[in-house]
Amino acid sequence: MSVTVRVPAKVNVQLAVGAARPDGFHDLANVFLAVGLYDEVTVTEADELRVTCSGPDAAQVPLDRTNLAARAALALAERYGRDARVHLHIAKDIPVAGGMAGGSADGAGALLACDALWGTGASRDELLGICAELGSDVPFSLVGGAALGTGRGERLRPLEVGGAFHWVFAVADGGLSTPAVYAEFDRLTAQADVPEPAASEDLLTALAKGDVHALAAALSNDLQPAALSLRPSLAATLAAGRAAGALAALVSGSGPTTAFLAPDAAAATEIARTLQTSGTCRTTRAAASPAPGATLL
Ligand SMILES: C[C@@](CO)(OP(=O)(O)O)[C@H](O)COP(=O)(O)OP(=O)(O)OC[C@H]1O[C@@H](n2ccc(N)nc2=O)[C@H](O)[C@@H]1O
Ligand SMILES: Nc1ncnc2c1ncn2[C@@H]1O[C@H](COP(=O)(O)OP(=O)(O)O)[C@@H](O)[C@H]1O
Repeated sequence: MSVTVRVPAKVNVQLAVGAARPDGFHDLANVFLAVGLYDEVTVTEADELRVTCSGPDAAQVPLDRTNLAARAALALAERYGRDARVHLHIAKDIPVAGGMAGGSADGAGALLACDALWGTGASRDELLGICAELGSDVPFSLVGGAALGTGRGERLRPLEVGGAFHWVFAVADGGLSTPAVYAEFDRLTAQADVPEPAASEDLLTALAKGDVHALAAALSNDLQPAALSLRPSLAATLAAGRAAGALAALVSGSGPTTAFLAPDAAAATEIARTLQTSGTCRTTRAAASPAPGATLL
């Protein structure tokens, strides 16, 4: 028997970052929006725990027990007294190490798939608790839609979204390490008074109304200067997307994927085509939001 779960990528429409905490994490006001780019995780009973991955970026995905899908299966098995003797296959479409939470998606997907395979009877809150232990972004991958993440991003409040938004993502060559980007944020803000992170009311209103122009005006990412400092070439990608007609451009989370908000679906297709030939990125993808969270197929 096997179970397949589909899980979306995310873009952070606001990422407000506070000062480093004693545990090394940063308090956030992290407004997540799930976008329609998906990984699929299939779990099948097997003789031992095994991970495989297919897709254009598969070679960059670790197949050992550091893989978030394997860690999710092991965490659920330990909690409910099961044997994690499963084959986890990841059909990967989300860019790897791109600031789109692909690893988190696979963690949430594997958790939901194993839960269904084993019939643990775990509650939604129990699953969300395991997600939070796996990583700050993993709970959002489970719930999808739009949500405000506080704490290190794991405490979620669902947000209303009043319409579809159309995005283009420019995928860069090579990834950026999330801890390295947060460390660069610390270095760049060492002399500054970093305010407590707070969600922007203008942004939440724009989301709730489905107002693309207001959303474009309110997008922000406090990690963008750090990502640009580590990868200065992203400035050219952002400029190329704006010149191609995007209403706004920003780095997706810790990067290096860049996100471009389009006025509508047709414009997104055109911006993706123009960016693709600009020579400032490896490839482009168009996708709409919001998208549902981890879903059993
Ligand atoms: C930046 C964001 C924005 O959504 O995602 P990405 O853009 O990388 O996908 C997240 O904060 C990434 O979340 P996630 O990738 O789950 O991070 P974790 O595994 O929990 O932590 C990895 C490392 O990131 C740093 N980290 C993460 C979250 C946080 N609130 N403060 C941090 O300082 C810490 O150095 C930590 O050791
Ligand atoms: N299932 C997985 N898919 C992708 N990367 C994974 C996975 N499990 C662990 N990783 C590791 O997590 C790192 C971050 O990858 P990813 O989650 O795709 O990016 P980001 O944190 O920027 O959103 C990768 O470099 C990889 O080593």
